[in-house]
Amino acid sequence: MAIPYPHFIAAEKAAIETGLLAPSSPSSSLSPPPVILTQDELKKIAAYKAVEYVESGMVLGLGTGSTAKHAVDRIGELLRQGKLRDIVGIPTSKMTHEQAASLGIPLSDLDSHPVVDLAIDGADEVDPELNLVKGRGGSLLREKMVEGACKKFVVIVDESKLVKYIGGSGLAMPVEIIPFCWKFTADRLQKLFEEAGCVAKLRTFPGKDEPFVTDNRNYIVDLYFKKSIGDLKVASDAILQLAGVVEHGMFLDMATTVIIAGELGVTVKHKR
Ligand SMILES: O=C(CO)[C@H](O)[C@H](O)COP(=O)(O)O
Repeated sequence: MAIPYPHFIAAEKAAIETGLLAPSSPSSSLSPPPVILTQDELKKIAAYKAVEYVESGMVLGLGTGSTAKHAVDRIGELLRQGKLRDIVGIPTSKMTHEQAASLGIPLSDLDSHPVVDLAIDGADEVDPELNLVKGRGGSLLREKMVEGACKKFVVIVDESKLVKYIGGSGLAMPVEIIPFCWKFTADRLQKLFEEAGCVAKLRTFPGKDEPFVTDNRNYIVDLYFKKSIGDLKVASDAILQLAGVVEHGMFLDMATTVIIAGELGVTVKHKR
């Protein structure tokens, strides 16, 4: 989707920094045309901004998804150029592992590196307190393990991900569950949030009836809410108490910084 970008100065600055736009000639006297950036280009701007937080010698959590992919590409590029050195990456999915390995980023895991300096990842929803929904890409468990072990967690989004409250996009809040009696667990999850008009649906591969299987060989049940689920910590505890549940996609109080690329340029929000 093309997003009009009328606030030229902020847009131009962000796009030039990211290499999406060549700097305009200083002699041009006409006012420049509005910049049109796609949603993916906004994701790239946020990702490049986040990589500015990376320093040589860091252990890095490498996120999953189309936004995080840009950050991993950029880290690979800076390593290749010798602008970053001695980075160790901890991928949050098999897909990111493959991408990072193909770029020559040295990789490890939490067993060998239990403390992560910085993680960079996308999100599906960001609320005003910087709570997140993650996992529409299916990698929430590994993401939560890696991002829960990091000193700084920088989240990168385009502005379409901002919501007033968690679940407020009307899109899925994923829960990773074990395959055994998945219908039973899905029913219990739906009942838990009956008052919020919850509908629980087993995630399937696009265009197929087969259940989507995570990197950990589990299933995902997507919860759709009609209303707010209320206190997020209470909701989180209630979900995690169900025996068939492995983890959910609410990342509460975990993000330390959120970088948002949008119509007005790039906004950086820090946890208070
Ligand atoms: O949590 C995730 C994957 O499990 C992603 O970070 C999230 O789905 C955002 O994806 P994208 O950057 O493609 O919009």
